[in-house]
Amino acid sequence: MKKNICIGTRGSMLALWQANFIKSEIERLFPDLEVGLKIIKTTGDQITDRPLAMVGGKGLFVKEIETALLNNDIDLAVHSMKDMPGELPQGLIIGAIPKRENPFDVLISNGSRMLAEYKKGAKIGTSSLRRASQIKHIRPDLTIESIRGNLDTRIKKLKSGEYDAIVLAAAGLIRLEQESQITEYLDETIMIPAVGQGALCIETRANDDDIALIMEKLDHYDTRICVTGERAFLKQIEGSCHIPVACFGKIENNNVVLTAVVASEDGKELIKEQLVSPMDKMELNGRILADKVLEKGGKKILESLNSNDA
Ligand SMILES: NCc1[nH]cc(CCC(=O)O)c1CC(=O)O
Repeated sequence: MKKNICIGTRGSMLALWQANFIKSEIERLFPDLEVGLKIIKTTGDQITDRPLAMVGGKGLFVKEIETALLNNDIDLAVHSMKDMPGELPQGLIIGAIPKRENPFDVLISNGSRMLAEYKKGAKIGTSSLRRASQIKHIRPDLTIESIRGNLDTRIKKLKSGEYDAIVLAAAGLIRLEQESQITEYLDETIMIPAVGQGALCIETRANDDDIALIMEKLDHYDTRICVTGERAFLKQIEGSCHIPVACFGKIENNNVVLTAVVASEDGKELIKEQLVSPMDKMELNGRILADKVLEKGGKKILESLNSNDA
């Protein structure tokens, strides 16, 4: 067994919180191990001025870290699950999926207004196509404006009056102890979260048996089951960051209720489908749900989006 283990991570506050959390979990479970962090800059970290949907490409926040893993520069990588592309490079696996934090999106208002209470024309900040189209679908009268930057920057832009409200993932706010800022939780009746939102992904080398022993202890069964279904959906849809897609799995009575959305960018068309799956059939049922969404109009939406890309 190795004595020293190196975790690769991005350098953002949230990424460092997540990597330090996994470091302390490993040290608690395996007191003989010493765990260090290595900060790796990714392409996504270097682009701060444009919505990432415009940059395109999958895995903007993970590629350089995966290279370090394949080169044995690090032993494991801690990512936000929702930053992970559908397919991993040859030789790498999802070693563990720890227990999920709150998976939902939230509204932070200037004041205390809920989404339903805003007046026509109110400015909502988000750069996520998934969030924008789901808001436009229920509130076509609101104005969606792009926003980027880290959590503090976004909250500062909100407080300065640039926006009436912004939408963020609950998980990041909770982890960085900013939960008190939240005005409204947008649960799955209002907005379906991104695939994997709120979960972490610990990526490892497929042939590293020492690390596998550690991963066993970090994995959370229910989270892995739900995320497996969500990611099977994502792979089948072949979702790029160009398209508003969402999928969320939740355990109810020993089954997983998977809900998925594909929407047009203006929110006028929105296909929402649900499927109840036994826990051991998530790969299959994630794919079946994707086919159902495609057949019910998702395919048409995706084709019109792809032709806009050209
Ligand atoms: N888009 C960037 C990103 N990637 C992961 C999180 C935190 C939430 C999570 O772990 O799912 C965030 C912030 C956000 O979307 O508000």
